[in-house]
Amino acid sequence: MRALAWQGDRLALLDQRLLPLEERWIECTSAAAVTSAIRDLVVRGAPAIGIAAAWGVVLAARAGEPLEAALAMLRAARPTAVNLMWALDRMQTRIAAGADADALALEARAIQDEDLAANRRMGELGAALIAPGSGVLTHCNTGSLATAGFGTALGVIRAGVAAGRITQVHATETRPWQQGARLTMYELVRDRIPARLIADSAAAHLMRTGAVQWVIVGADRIAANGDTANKIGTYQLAIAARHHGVKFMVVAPSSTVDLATPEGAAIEIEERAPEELLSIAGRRTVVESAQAWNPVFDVTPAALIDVLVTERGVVAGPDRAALGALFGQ
Ligand SMILES: CSC[C@H]1O[C@H](OP(=O)(O)O)[C@H](O)[C@@H]1O
Repeated sequence: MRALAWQGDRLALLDQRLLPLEERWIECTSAAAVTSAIRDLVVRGAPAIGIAAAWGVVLAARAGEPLEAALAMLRAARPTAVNLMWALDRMQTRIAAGADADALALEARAIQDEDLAANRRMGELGAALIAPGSGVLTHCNTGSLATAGFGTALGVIRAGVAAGRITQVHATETRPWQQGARLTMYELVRDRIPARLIADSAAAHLMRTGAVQWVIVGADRIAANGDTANKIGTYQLAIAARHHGVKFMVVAPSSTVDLATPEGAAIEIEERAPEELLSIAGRRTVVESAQAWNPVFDVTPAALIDVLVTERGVVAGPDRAALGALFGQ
């Protein structure tokens, strides 16, 4: 399964707004179309939106568009996942070095291929931390639909199940956009991995039963001190996990670590339209004129994170020194 495919002159995106009930591909032939697709969650997931944006730059170069404008447009598509900015910075560096459309396509391909390799490496590293016979809980979607393939947190789960270490997976529905119910369950069922969907509000109760040994989540931006922005609801999972003695693992490629952001309070949290909270599948479910607040990320303090798994290595208790060491600082 994959979220996107470069087709030589266009970027095909699996429209994740329609999954799992309909598998429809959208073909983007311009940077503007890719920008809209990222903004509208046709494609979502921190690594996946970075990869899509890189191909958006290739489309702009092939069309002879002003590249600085295309970069700025793509960069503004969503604010929280640093992978978007990281990928565009890589493309901008190649542009500054004089890369033409073909060279930029090679860079976008490298970004995509490196992400897949990173996911498989993180799967190995993360699964090795999990004792045989473990139950895990995951939040949102961090699988093939959020990355170049295999997944970050879901990659660790795939590897852990394959190694016989994980015997039960629980996925939260992840209101309001339901990435867990619609996307993670879609991936796990297709992989024939035993998984049970739970309501977001059932997570602490499940932990209390002793059925969960690890909470395993992805990330959208990891600040220099280890504070981590991820899908809304992650913070309360971390609090409940600590209370119940459940270990908390964040899995993210190094492209998600942002040493330029000093701490979690400095991370911009995307707020999306209240309608996404007031409706389900486009059908209004809340009384007209009701108000809503719809932040779609929150920040988990580093102190609540037991381990961070990256392709560069595992960091126990992520902090400024440990993250700096990952990057040779
Ligand atoms: C593998 S990172 C996926 C990351 O992105 C998700 O957010 P969204 O679906 O809004 O793009 C969520 O935070 C996941 O953890």
